[in-house]
Amino acid sequence: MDCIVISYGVISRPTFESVTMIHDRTVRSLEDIQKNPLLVLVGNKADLEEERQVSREEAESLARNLGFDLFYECSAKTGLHLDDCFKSIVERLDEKKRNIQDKTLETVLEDPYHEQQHSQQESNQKHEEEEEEEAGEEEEDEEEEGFKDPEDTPDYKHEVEPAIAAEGFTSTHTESQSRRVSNNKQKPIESPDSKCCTIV
Ligand SMILES: Nc1nc2c(ncn2[C@@H]2O[C@H](COP(=O)(O)OP(=O)(O)OP(=O)(O)O)[C@@H](O)[C@H]2O)c(=O)[nH]1
Repeated sequence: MDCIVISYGVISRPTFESVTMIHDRTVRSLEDIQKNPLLVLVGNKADLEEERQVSREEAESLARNLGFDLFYECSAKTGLHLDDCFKSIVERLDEKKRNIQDKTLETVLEDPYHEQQHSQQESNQKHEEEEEEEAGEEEEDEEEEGFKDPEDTPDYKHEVEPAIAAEGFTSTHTESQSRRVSNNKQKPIESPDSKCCTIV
């Protein structure tokens, strides 16, 4: 239920006096079902000015006190203010719908679960960047300091390398290893897979 219109006749005091009772019952039943529709008060038969029993001011004041969203004096007979009344109802309903959508969006953005996911993503990204940075620094250090693995030991240079040169030996190395071989004056030949090289 999006909208409730309660109507009385401006020429009938009893109908006006029943508005409070109808409003209270309606609102109470709406609270039970947790609904918040647009509430509109309409004073009908406004074309019968000479027979008026309820002033506009009094009705306006009641509408404000009871928390109606809109108040119009109309005439079902002549059509007085009817278009305005229905247009306003449609506009306010649209407005209400937009507010609900905005609030839903705010709730989603403020939802701790979504925030948690977002911060987790940021933290993962930061972690990956740090790892990449560290890897880069390690590679630079290696280039500056040279490798300290068995192939760089004097034993390897004096005993193993000559044996390789004498007998011929084929092995696969990573790209960085191939640089090391190059430093050791062995000539690497790039294989089609650029991550490997063959020592000849
Ligand atoms: N002048 C005038 N007459 C109206 C208006 N609305 C309804 N009427 C007339 O009021 C009479 C009662 O109309 P209903 O639609 O039957 O309304 P009701 O609630 O059953 O009766 P009421 O308590 O008189 O309003 C009919 O003769 C309608 O033509 C209006 O805005 N202006």
